[in-house]
Amino acid sequence: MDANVVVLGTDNVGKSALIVRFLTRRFIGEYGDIESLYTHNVVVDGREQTLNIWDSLMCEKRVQWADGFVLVYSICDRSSFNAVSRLIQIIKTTRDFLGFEKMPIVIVGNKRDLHHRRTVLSEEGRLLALSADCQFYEVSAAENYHSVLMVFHGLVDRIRESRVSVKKLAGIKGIVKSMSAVFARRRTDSL
Ligand SMILES: Nc1nc2c(ncn2[C@@H]2O[C@H](COP(=O)(O)OP(=O)(O)OP(=O)(O)O)[C@@H](O)[C@H]2O)c(=O)[nH]1
Repeated sequence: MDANVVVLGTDNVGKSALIVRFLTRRFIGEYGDIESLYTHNVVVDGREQTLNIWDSLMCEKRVQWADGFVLVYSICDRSSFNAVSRLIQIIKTTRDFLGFEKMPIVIVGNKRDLHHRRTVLSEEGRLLALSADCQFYEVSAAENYHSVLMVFHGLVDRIRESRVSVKKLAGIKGIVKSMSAVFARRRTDSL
């Protein structure tokens, strides 16, 4: 199964660091001005998944392309946190998510190692995720691989759940359509 993932957030929050950590298990410090597409295979719950990951600033085309979103802010940068709220609104209005389907969005507070410079509390991140029905993680791309791995595994779970929901809805729609056809036929028969 293939899934497209976009990693979004304002400048300097660590989007590239997060992706490079996930792909290579390494932190290299400086990443330059890259906007790139990466492909990576992961095994989640024993099943293989190919992730196409886009490291990106906001763009409507990317939002349409994506099956799931990683929205990154820095815990030391309040404006980057505010930007995540705006990104959620943009995704909600650009994409037609069904009401019962959980949006495949993970909010990530990065640079956890810089806690002495923290300006965004963990609770604020958690609350935002709760109110938007997204997942939430605080990580340090600089110091820790495991929590970064959890971010992408969590997102894969969400993407799978949303695909199951869409299939179920298609099934229900199919049943409703055939029932309506039967009743419509009966009505015309009885005329
Ligand atoms: N201390 C600390 N620094 C980090 C962490 N993640 C990234 N950085 C640093 O933050 C700076 C920006 O990281 P990038 O990964 O280039 O951030 P970006 O969001 O891709 O930035 P743009 O390319 O401007 O969009 C770099 O100097 C990184 O070394 C982290 O978890 N902790």
